[in-house]
Amino acid sequence: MAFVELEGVTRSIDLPDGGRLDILRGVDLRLEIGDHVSIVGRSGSGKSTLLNLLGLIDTPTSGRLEFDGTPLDELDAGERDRRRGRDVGFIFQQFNLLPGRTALENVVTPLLYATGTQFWKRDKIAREMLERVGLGARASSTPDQLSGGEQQRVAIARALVRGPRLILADEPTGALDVETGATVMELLDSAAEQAGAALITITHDPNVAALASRHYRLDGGVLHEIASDHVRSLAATGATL
Ligand SMILES: Nc1ncnc2c1ncn2[C@@H]1O[C@H](COP(=O)(O)OP(=O)(O)OP(=O)(O)O)[C@@H](O)[C@H]1O
Repeated sequence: MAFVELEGVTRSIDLPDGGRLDILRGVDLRLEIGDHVSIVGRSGSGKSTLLNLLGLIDTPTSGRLEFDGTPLDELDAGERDRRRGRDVGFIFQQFNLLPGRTALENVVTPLLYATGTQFWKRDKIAREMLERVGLGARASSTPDQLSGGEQQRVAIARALVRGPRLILADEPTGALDVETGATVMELLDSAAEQAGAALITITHDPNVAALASRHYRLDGGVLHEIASDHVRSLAATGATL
């Protein structure tokens, strides 16, 4: 069974001048646990809007979205928030760590909203997650004391600490140099696989996209699948997607 399924999903905005902007048009997408999918597209093609729908931040204008077997319209706002916190991990281009808080405090934050063992053992769980991203020795460092690659590894630990089943990464290597980006992406890919989560990566970099097993392009709000061979050949030539 798909973990998230979109069928004929649209997202439109009513503009102040009375017009309408169709941001997503007829999007079909099925994500299974363990999938790694890449999405590319020009600025304004609807990538962030699609991630917001997948992450239960926003709702479609029309079409069907099922999250873990439940149609979205059966989830009220409180239940959407609860499922987002439990099942979805977000990773952003600019890391979005809490400034002035240590790496450990950043990774603990999602566990403050958890219940049971995850809440009571939050420090231990967060420390183990920092170890897993190779930053056990930097638990007391604040973001300004960490390199970009280290900050993104903290962000990965934070995204994974509640054991999400869906990880949404928006240009996760966009603020890193090529080599650091490759290391961070390999870590994210293997951590998602170990956790048994579905990973969706938005990227302009064919080397990053090549780690995914399925590839899509958003073009004016329409989602098209693109061939893996095409992505791999672009990665080999160093072109951009
Ligand atoms: N709330 C809104 N009101 C008006 N227009 C919006 C709103 N949200 C998104 N848009 C417009 O919808 C289009 C798609 O936006 P979206 O942020 O999804 O694009 P994107 O592909 O993520 O772009 P980028 O790569 O630049 O981040 C853009 O033209 C944007 O200006």
